[in-house]
Amino acid sequence: YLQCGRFRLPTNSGKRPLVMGILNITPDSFSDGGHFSTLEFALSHAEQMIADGVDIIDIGGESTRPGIAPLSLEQELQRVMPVIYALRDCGKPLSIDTYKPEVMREALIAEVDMINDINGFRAPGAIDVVKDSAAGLCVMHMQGQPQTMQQEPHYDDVVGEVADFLRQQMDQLTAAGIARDRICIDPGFGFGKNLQHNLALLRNTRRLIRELDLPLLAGMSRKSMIGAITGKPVERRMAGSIGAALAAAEQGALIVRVHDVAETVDALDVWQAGREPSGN
Ligand SMILES: Nc1nc2[nH]c(SCCc3ccc(S(N)(=O)=O)cc3)nc2c(=O)[nH]1
Repeated sequence: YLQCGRFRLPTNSGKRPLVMGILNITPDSFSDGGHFSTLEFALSHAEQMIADGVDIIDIGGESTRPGIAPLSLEQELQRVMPVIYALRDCGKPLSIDTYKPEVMREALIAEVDMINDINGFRAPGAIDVVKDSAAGLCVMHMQGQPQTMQQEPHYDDVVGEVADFLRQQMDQLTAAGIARDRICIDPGFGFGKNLQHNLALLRNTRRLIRELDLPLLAGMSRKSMIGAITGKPVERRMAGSIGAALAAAEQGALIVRVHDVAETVDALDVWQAGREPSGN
């Protein structure tokens, strides 16, 4: 099981990977009233994802796309907290995509079920904030920081270096008394990786899962690696993103983080139907 706050997600059910739907909280795009507010938009999107069969909803206030300026703590809290409280009893596990310990603290007070930290809980105080809770913890690898990470990513051995980082952070979490069954790992596709680095990580996902002996989350949806392979702009990357989800499923990922929930759920259901029942 992956202990995820109020939920326990089965890890060896031999079923298809769980689908984590991306809920980006963007500021009011219509300030002239008469249109949905940020909160109404977010809740309507969440409602749609639930109808589409989402397994986990990942709430993000700050874009960590390469080159995007960081958001202040106050701005991030103002965006995400109303959504977390509004979705608290939606019946699905809620994840918060943040690297700020203060946001983690407020989200845990609101009983969020998973902390999804692109910074792998490296911020001072992050481990202390999350240790005395039951929330799931997604530890992701990132080289550098979002502002500059895609400029010249370099590794001697990308799979080995990512594995070493994930193991090091896992050891820090367990040394703080955090139960292993709360932790999942994530290679961090696109976070300080070029296309070859991303493909090496995808091809070695099963190895990462085996070496760390932890469930793995993969997030490739609409990222530049899909664009590089298909030649499609970001708004035309759904089919390529579904291909990436299937590749991650074949490599044994437990969770795939996607924009297109309904389509990915269907693709994974059909993929699963064609597999031996015992395979997991
Ligand atoms: N656990 C987890 N959380 C995530 N949160 C995000 S936000 C994506 C930001 C972004 C967009 C686009 C590119 S690029 N240069 O590859 O096109 C990089 C990063 N992603 C992930 C992910 O994977 N795991």
